[in-house]
Amino acid sequence: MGMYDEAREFILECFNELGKRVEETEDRLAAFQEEWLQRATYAPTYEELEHGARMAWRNSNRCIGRLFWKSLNVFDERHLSTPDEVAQALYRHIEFATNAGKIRPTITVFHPSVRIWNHQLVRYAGYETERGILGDPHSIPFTRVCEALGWRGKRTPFDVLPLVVQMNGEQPVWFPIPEVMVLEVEIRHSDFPQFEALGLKWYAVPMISDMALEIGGTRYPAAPFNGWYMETEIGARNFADVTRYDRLPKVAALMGLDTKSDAFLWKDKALIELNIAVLQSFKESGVTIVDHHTAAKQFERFEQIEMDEGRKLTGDWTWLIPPVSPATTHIFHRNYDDTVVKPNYVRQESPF
Ligand code: HEM
Ligand SMILES: N/C(=N/c1cccc(CO[C@@H]2CCNC2)c1)c1cccs1
Repeated sequence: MGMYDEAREFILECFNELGKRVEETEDRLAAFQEEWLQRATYAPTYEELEHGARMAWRNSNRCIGRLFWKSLNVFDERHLSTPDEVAQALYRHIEFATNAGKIRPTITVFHPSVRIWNHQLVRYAGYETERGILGDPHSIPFTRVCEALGWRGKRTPFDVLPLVVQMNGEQPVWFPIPEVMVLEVEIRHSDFPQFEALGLKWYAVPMISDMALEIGGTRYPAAPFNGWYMETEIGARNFADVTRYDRLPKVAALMGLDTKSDAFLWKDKALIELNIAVLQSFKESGVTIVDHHTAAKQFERFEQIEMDEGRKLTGDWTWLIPPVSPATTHIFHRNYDDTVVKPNYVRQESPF
C-alpha cells in the first residue's frame, strides 16, 4: 500500500477511535489531501502522533505489557534541529520517565533526520580485555564505537554508556549521562545475606532507542520509548545468560548447591532465587517492576479488552511467553496471530 493510502487509512482509524465527528474527519482529510498535493508527505498533528504512538504499542506483537497502551506519555520533539537540543530532550525523557522510581511509560518522538545509536538510553559498557570480558558482552561493539568517538569508560562492570546522537547521517556526537540522572537498584536477597557480595546492580528504567515508530507511512527512526521491567528480563536473561553476565554458577555457590550434575536442577534453583532477589530489591527501592505471573494476567485482561472492543488481537507467542515457568501462564497454552499491523515499532538496521 502506498504512503498516501497508508496515511489516509491511519487518519480515518485514528479519528474513529478518538470519536471525532464526521465534519472534523472530513476537514482533516481535506487538509491532508491539500498537504499531500503540495509536499507529497504526511506530517501527523500532535494528536495523531500521540494516538498513533499508543496504537503502535497496542500493535506490538512481542509485548506482554500492552494493557496500559492508552496511558503512554508522548513528547513531540520533531522541531529540534541540533544534537545538543536532542540530548537535552533525552535527559528530560530519562528524568520524566524515571520519576524517582514511580516509572511513567513515555515516548519522545524526534524529527525523521535524527538517529540515536544507543540500543537503550541507559545501558552498561562491555570490554574485551586480556583477562576476559568486563561488563555487558552485548555492548562490546557499541562501546568500541563510543571510545572511537572519544568517550573513555572507567572499566567497571557497570559503566553507563554515553548518548550517541546523529543528525542527517552526519558524524555522530556523544553526550555523557549525569550519574545523578541514572537510577540503579542494588540486588540483595532477604534469605541469603551473602547475595550482596555478588556486587550485582541494574538500572531502573529500560528505554529502547533503536527502533523506528511508523505511523501512517511516516517513519521516525528516533523515538525512544520506556516502560518498566518484567523481572525475568534482568534475573533470567541479563544476569543469567552465558553470553551476558553469566552469574548462575556464583549464585548456586552462595546458595551452597551441588552443581556436579545438571539433574540436580541447580541452575533452576539459582534462577528462581535470582529472580526473587530482583523483585525484592526493586520493590524495596520503590522502583516499579512486574513479575511474570502478574504481567501474564495483565496481558490476559488486554486480550479480553481487545476482544470486547472488536479489535483482532495479534501477538508473537515465542516472545510473549516468559523465560521462567512459561507453562504456568495462560499464554503458553494458546496461540497468537503474528500478523504485523501498523502503526507499530519496527526494528531497523544498525547505524554502525
Ligand atoms: C509498561 C511496562 C512494559 C512491560 C512490563 C513490557 C514488557 C515487555 C517485555 C518483557 C518484552 C520482551 C523483551 C525481551 O524479551 O527482550 C517487551 C517487548 C516489546 N515491548 Fe513492551 N513492555 C512495557 C511497555 C512497553 C512500551 C511503553 C512500549 C512502546 C511504547 C513497548 C513496546 C515493546 C516492543 C516494540 C517490544 C518488542 C521489541 C523487539 O521486537 O525487539 N513496551 N515488552
Ligand atoms: N520492559 C521492556 N523490555 C523490553 C522491551 C523491548 C525490547 C527489549 C530489549 O530487546 C532486546 C532485543 C532482544 N532481547 C533484548 C526489552 C521495555 C523496554 C521499553 C519499554 S518496555
